[in-house]
Amino acid sequence: MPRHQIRSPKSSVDLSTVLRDVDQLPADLGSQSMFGNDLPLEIEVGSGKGLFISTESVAHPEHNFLGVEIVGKYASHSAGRLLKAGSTNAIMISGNAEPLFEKNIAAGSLEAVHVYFPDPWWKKKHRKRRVVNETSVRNFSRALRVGGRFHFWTDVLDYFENTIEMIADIAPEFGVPIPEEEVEAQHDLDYRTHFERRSIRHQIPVYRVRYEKRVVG
Ligand SMILES: C[S@@+](CC[C@H](N)C(=O)[O-])C[C@H]1O[C@@H](n2cnc3c(N)ncnc32)[C@H](O)[C@@H]1O
Repeated sequence: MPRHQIRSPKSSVDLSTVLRDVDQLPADLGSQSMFGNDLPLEIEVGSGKGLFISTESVAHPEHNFLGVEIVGKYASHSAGRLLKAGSTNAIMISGNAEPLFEKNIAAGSLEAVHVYFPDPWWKKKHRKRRVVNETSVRNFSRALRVGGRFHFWTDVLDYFENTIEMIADIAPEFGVPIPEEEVEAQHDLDYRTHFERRSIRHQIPVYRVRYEKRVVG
């Protein structure tokens, strides 16, 4: 399904408090270096239009949130949404999430990693481009504290099944996947993300799970 055109915020809007380029980040990316406090930190990979990060950051002022989005226009759009929502505990990062998890995020430092409706890369030869893969799962697990959460939702059954199998093989510390339920929307934007909204409206099934990291011994 094609994506709609997206509008960037007007150039007169100052996004400097809610948007950073990936090249301008501190080497030790965390709550202290980004927000100047020690609140638990959650990261969303592939924020798209930013519905999750704007809603969730306002609902949970006791946590900090970073959204990482590789397409600059979408990162700016999401940052504009944070400004509009009045969110003071969330920042959008414009750039690729992969190297961040490789280099900038300390082990055991995250409360949650969220990946919602990642690009499916249907063709077998392109599957290695998927954002949830063996390398990223190992990185997410390393970055999470014990008890921390990894949320993975998709409407692509093959992606879902392969990921569940792969995690069972390589990340026993994640334990069994915990199903997450669909919540009935109370208004037009009452969805976890825009892609969830789109799937539900087109009656496309959505597969939702969360993992909680534990100690394996
Ligand atoms: C299909 S969209 C889903 C967007 C949003 N999560 C939602 O559910 O509405 C996937 C998003 O992930 C972004 N993305 C893909 N690879 C990425 C990467 N390596 N780092 C950050 N964002 C990425 C894409 O640009 C796109 O906006």
